[in-house]
Amino acid sequence: MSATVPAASRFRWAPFAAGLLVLVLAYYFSVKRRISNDEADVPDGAYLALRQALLELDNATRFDRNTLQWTALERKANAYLHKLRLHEGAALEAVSRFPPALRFPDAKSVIEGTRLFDAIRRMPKGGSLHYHLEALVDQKWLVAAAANESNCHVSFEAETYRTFANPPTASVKLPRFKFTSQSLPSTEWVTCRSARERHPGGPAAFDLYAESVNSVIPNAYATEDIAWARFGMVFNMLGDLLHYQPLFERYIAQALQTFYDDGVTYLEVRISKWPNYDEHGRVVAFSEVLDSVKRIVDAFRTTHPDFIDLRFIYQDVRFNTPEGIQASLDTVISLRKSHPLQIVGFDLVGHEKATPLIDLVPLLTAGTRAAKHAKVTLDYFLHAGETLHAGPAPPDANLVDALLLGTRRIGHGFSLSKHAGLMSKVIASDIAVEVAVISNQMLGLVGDIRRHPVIDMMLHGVQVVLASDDPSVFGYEGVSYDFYQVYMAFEALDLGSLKKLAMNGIAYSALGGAESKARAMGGFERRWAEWVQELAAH
Ligand SMILES: O=c1[nH]cnc2c1ncn2[C@@H]1O[C@H](CO)[C@@H](O)[C@H]1O
Repeated sequence: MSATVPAASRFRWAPFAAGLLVLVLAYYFSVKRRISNDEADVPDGAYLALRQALLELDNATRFDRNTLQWTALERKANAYLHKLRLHEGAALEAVSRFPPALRFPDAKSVIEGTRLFDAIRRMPKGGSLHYHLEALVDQKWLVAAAANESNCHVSFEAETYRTFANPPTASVKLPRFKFTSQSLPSTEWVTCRSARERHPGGPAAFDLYAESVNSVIPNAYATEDIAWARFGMVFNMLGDLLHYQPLFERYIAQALQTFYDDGVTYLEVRISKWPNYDEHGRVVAFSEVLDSVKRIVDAFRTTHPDFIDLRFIYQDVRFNTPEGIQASLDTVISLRKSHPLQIVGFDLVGHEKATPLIDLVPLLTAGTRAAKHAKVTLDYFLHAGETLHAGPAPPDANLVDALLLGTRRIGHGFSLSKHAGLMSKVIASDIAVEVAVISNQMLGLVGDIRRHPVIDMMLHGVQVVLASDDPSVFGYEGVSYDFYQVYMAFEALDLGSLKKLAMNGIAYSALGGAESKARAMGGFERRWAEWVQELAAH
């Protein structure tokens, strides 16, 4: 199934709309005359026909039009989901626990207690395309797995981090980890085992502490800037843990299982240059790390044949030096040669206020040229518009530059709905937007999810894919909570919308060639049919 809308069908509404306007005006004046004649009555047939036409005009732009055939089974399944949303939503609203209105840490257990969540957990999610490597798996699992390694050592270091607010820097004490059998200076380093045992409250308290210090959850941040300052930092400790190859390998396997159990059969994850070290202190080069991931994915597929793949978008931080970003572009071009199926493109991450894309345009266009010269394709999958600001100054204007740079998808695009012209361009260029509603809430961009601009985009016709971005840092796993919050927040969405969101994760993926996309879609359709049947049986 193709997600592309032929150009002709985008414009055929124009004459219809003009005709409709004439009819509406004519009707308006006739109604006005009748009302003034005191003849107001229930709407008559002509009014209802016009009303229907106007509703259809409004629906004609939706991102999910014609997704479903609306078979009897689909209608039943849709009715079941609709009923759950209506009843559970109303009951929770009555006790001020309507999940989209709550901050996610409060919403989480409420969501888990609903039948709608049971249903959505089981929904096949197709592909999910916006993640950061460090934040895929439950932190409790990760900390416990680390502490179980007999050579795990920890030290507590004061970390200073840059903020965009006042004061310009802040600091916090962070646990840092090393895995080695060599002795480390005992004034700074202790084994994880003894740190856990000696921690006030014992090992469980240590794990909770390590989790909380690496999570944005316990804190409510007043501004986007403060949230970002703290957020960027949690990735340091996660990196410490995940650069140890034995732990890294277990982590990748655990991530595959977690997402598979959540209904995701294809994943695209942002990854920076990621050399590891092994239990002998030997450096495991990035290309070997990629080879190890391939082995893990292959093994996973033998036991889970409908799992398609885990692929990476190579990333640098946008606040890196121009030389650093240049080096990353060189690296991604050589990775496109050596690991073309695993490394599918390039992105720049981190708070968009740090370096606006306009400053990096010469570097990125040179990267495109260099790739061509090296005879590889280099796609950009750029974060842009993850901000409350509304242009024309950066960072909102990153949307403009991302489009001019030929981005294949837009990461977040939170500010896109403010720009009708850019939305038209995004629709015409068939670019999908990767939306992560809970992440946006946790980073202070939105409170009540009913105010999230994703609904404006979807109803306007922008193709959206849902992801959870950094779920472990936000205290959860998978992407079902995001699907739940979006479906619960917006009554305009139905079973067809959910299907389109899942299918978009395949249609707009970097899976190569029509054939592999069609195969992935075929597998998805089979799982989908089973789920619909299951829902309809309720
Ligand atoms: O939503 C996001 N927008 C931009 N950058 C992000 C987001 N989530 C995580 N990172 C960044 O990705 C790196 C880890 O892979 C970290 O630098 C983190 O700040």
